[in-house]
Amino acid sequence: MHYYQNKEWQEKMRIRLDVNNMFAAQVGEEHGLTKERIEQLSDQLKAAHEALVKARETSKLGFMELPYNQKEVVEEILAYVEENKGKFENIVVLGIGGSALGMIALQRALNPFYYNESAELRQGRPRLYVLDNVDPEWFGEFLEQVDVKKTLFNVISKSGGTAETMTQYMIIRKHLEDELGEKATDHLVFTTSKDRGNLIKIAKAEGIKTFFIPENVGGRFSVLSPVGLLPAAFVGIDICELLAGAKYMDQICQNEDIWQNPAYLNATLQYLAYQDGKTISVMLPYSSALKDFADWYAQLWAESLGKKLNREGVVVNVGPTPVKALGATDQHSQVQLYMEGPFDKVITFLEVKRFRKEVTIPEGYKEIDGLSYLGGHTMNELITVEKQATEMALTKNNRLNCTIIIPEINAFTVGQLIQLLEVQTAFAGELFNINAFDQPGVELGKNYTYGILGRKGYEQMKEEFESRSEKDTSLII
Ligand SMILES: O=P(O)(O)OC[C@H]1O[C@](O)(CO)[C@@H](O)[C@@H]1O
Repeated sequence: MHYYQNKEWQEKMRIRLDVNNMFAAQVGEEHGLTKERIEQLSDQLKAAHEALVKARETSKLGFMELPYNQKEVVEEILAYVEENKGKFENIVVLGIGGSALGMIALQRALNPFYYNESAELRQGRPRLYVLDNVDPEWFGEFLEQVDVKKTLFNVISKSGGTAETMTQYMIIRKHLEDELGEKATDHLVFTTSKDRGNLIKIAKAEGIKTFFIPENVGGRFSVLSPVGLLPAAFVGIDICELLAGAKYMDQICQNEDIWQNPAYLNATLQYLAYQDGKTISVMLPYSSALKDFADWYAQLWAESLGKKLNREGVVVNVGPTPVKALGATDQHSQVQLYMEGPFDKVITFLEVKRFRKEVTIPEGYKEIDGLSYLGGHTMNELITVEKQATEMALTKNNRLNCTIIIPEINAFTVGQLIQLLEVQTAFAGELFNINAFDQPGVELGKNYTYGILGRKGYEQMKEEFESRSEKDTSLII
């Protein structure tokens, strides 16, 4: 671990934010933003910065501390992984939302695409599966395929009570007991809150190994806690470099001057665009490895910023809608809409400067003009040019867009990306004047589920559900 200590290398690996195409000079005056508008927000920006500084000082925003305060946690994780080396063929994460999406993104970004399929690529490490749903076909099929005797299950739930995760756990637990009897608990490791929820109670009663999610770290901000670090370490991802990248970016993101702070600048531009009716925020990585980052970001942005009430309790029903896309794939799907549809979007490209592989397109079909121009180029050139061309076309069509430039994908740059987007979200929450760290909107649906399934204390939800108005059958055709 710690391969890339030198400052020069870190500077070379610094993620940059290019916001040229958010401004009137590029996309025209009707839609483009101006520096004057940012100027006019200066009091709000100052207040937002001070709020984050205060939150940092009072340890309210635990995600900001993760790059700094986990030395012992990392040591414990690495020791645990070492202790279990060679014992398991599979590690399976049972979790959902913030307890799953980060790890899915890390695995796809930082491990070979065919890691699970290839023993050579795994180099003795376990395969990784993240089961973040309760679809009976998916989970049922998994149960038929997996050999639980060769598998370690990492049950991740901050609350220790999420119905989906606990359901998965109960099913797996039964299988483990059927196959392994008393040894079942050797195949379980929990990641949860230290002081609340059912998982910690079970862990304590049965002596199950547990890693903790700090109380001040929200689920969707928790990928750099043991939530992501433990499974990542099992599959050989350099978790020290991840944290080093996060720390590097976090220091940049503490700068009060928004022109030096990519998290603040991007949050501000997205906020202003939202005020102008551009309420949809598209993340468009031109990299299959970063595809699942768009998914992770969607939860971060949606659950954090989509709120009914502002801080004063006034109904505002605010929040940009995140959309996940993939370049070049979505050039043949969603991009038509982005080019010509309503002016209601901001596109954030993720552009990778240097890919980890180079694939050459062979010369051939010299007599066919429509093919011969491709020969001799590389796929690397093609995807890069396609990004640039799409960016140019969007800009010409007066569509707001910006680019997060990633020198190459590695643990250090991925750590930066995570921290950048998390600080950006927190800053945007301040500008929208909402609490970016709760999620009251998901409770009602959960409570109906509890009631319908007969959970004690939720009888009224069941009654309400059963007495709901009848559906008009003529509208079901
Ligand atoms: O880690 P937990 O407590 O199981 O929660 C899982 C997810 O459920 C939510 O609470 C609601 O969807 C998310 O905020 C969270 O990431």
